[in-house]
Amino acid sequence: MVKNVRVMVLRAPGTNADRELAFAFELAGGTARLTHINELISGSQKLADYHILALPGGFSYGDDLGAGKVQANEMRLRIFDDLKTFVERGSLILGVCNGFQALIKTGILPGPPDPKLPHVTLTNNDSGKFECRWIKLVSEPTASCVWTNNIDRMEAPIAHGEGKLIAAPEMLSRLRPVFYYANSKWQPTSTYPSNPNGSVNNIAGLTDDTGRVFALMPHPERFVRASQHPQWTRRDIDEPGQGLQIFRNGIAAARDF
Ligand SMILES: NC(=O)CC[C@H](N)C(=O)O
Repeated sequence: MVKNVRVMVLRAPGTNADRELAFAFELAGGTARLTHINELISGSQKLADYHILALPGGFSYGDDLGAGKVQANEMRLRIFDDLKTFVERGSLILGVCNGFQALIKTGILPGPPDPKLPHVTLTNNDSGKFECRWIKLVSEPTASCVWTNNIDRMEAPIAHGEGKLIAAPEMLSRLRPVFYYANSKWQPTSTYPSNPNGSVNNIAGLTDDTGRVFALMPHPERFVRASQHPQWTRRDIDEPGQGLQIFRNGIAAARDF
């Protein structure tokens, strides 16, 4: 049983949600450290010293070449073996938004880690614009993911321009969806604006075969307190924010490690 769960929040130039993500993990009982990707590349920080790797949202490397692509290249070409070992030894990874984009483009998702799998990606929203608002999510009932235990549905904010998941037909059966975009009746939907980007099969979040690597486009770290919800007084929203359960689940799973 791990007492002190150590979380590495991996920054790169242009990352902007790192402190929020670290705050959410600390609220859930973990100890989070912001780590620049160059610290991993140089070896001054080691993944082996952490239980959870968390990839935050933002505009890493200015979204040049596509959101998350340059960060993914750094991860794929310089630290891929460390990342692969991290997953294989049973550690946990969470990717939020830009972090999801980086994990997909690195080939860590859909998993198992493979730097030669370019057949799934996240690309421009169908609307052709940056979507920044609150949406509804329902979980896949058969999903096996340590991060989403006890979560059937939740609301969360999105803030992305490139959230549309696309996959080659032969890859569709390899995807392990965890969250779908939902309409006001909490049904998965392909209809805009409830589905903000036109993602294949309405997918908002994916896990891998281990259930320990999880990434999503919405931002659960921006809903860890009731007062972050735009209608928290009108609807008398309960504490804590629904997103906190994801961080509690991750910390609980890492304690059992
Ligand atoms: N919030 C985010 O992480 C945004 C991700 C990325 N820059 C996009 O616009 O799609």
